[in-house]
Amino acid sequence: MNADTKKLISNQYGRVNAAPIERCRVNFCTDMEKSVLMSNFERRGWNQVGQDEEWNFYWASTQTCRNLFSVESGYRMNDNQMINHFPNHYELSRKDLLVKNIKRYRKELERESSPIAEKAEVILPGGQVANRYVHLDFIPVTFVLPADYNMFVEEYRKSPQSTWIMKPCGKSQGTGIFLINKLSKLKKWSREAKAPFHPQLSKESYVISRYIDNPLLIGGKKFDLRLYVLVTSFRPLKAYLFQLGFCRFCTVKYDTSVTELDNMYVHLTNVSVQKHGGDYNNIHGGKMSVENLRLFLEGTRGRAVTEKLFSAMQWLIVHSLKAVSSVMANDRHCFECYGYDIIIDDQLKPWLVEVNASPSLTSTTVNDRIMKYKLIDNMISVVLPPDGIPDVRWNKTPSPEALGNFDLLIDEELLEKEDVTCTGRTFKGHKSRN
Ligand SMILES: Nc1ncnc2c1ncn2[C@@H]1O[C@H](COP(=O)(O)OP(=O)(O)OP(=O)(O)O)[C@@H](O)[C@H]1O
Repeated sequence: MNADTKKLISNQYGRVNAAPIERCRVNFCTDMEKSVLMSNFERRGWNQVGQDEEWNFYWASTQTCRNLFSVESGYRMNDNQMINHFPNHYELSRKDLLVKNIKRYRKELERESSPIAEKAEVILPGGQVANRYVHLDFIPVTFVLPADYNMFVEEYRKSPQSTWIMKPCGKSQGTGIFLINKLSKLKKWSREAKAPFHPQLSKESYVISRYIDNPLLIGGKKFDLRLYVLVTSFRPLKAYLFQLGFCRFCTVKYDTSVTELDNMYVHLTNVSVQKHGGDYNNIHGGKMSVENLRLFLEGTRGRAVTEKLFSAMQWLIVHSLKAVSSVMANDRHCFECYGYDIIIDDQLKPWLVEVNASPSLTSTTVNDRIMKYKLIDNMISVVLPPDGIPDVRWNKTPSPEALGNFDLLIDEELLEKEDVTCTGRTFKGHKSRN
């Protein structure tokens, strides 16, 4: 890092260690020289090394992490090495696998007759009756195409006036996403895309989800929430929720008319989509803090329902993590920060849209930069033992001071002792499944 960059960071975030090399006890390695990462590592006086050198802390891309853990690499980590991904993070972050794991988790709980898997009848928009989970109905009804095409058609026919959203499983940033309100549109697209619903011919799988067409609007605009969740272990599950999440707004007012169905500035909240819109605001970047959302909701809807919404979001996160905890490679060298994308509907019910294993560390505004700097700083404090040196033999129990802006979401080790849930809902007799 050159002197100018160092000075800049020093001005922005306060003290920078003047002579890091002598005091440095951690060697870090990174594939991503993002300023919020580099300034954090620098401030801690860490020393940058290459992948082939002796590193203690690796901030890697998901691909590098998978490569390191692959059998072919033959790499074995030491007790003093930590890395920022679990090797099979995709069980949670791939759109199709997330849905598959949640469906399996619900079925397993149902088989165990768990009260969490209770079901009740609901009336669909078309008047048809469907049996839905009372406590685990937090992902929109979703099918994987082409595999589940027939099941999708059956569901589609139950309420043909519903809108659906098609998303390619392996893409991000809104690429390849479109809405459909007629089966014929899907069939037409399928023909034009050269029979993607033929399992042998299709190159790419998609998820098709019921479109949440009644989102909560603020100023007439749709938004979603980006929340950060840090997982330090899947078995036992240990997870933390960052208090400083934010809402991402569309730039164009919400409109469900058919003519606006293809207008992505109305329907997709991704910053990567919205920043190309004519009404994008560079100062606030279409973002609002979760704290301001809470104040807005307390003022307009009341405290009790706002509390209920926030605890429902925690519930949703905990159960999505539990849904994958048995399939995750729970390597003790790993931790991971997930970006949770959640849409709130006008009944104040939260819906899980997606989980990102590499949430963007690019800052679009000044507030964004401050928040992301804190996110990384707090994350490092939580995952490292009190002496600040990676050691996988540590019991991964950070002190309250180390949490910073993280709140404990769940610690199954503690739950074993106390028999309560951190999310405020307690189901007597429901024990950890792992
Ligand atoms: N079921 C849904 N109902 C309503 N809106 C949805 C739904 N699914 C997705 N969206 C909207 O579409 C946007 C993009 O969807 P999603 O985040 O799943 O895909 P992506 O853009 O490919 O992923 P990434 O966030 O990794 O870039 C969401 O931010 C949300 O605004």
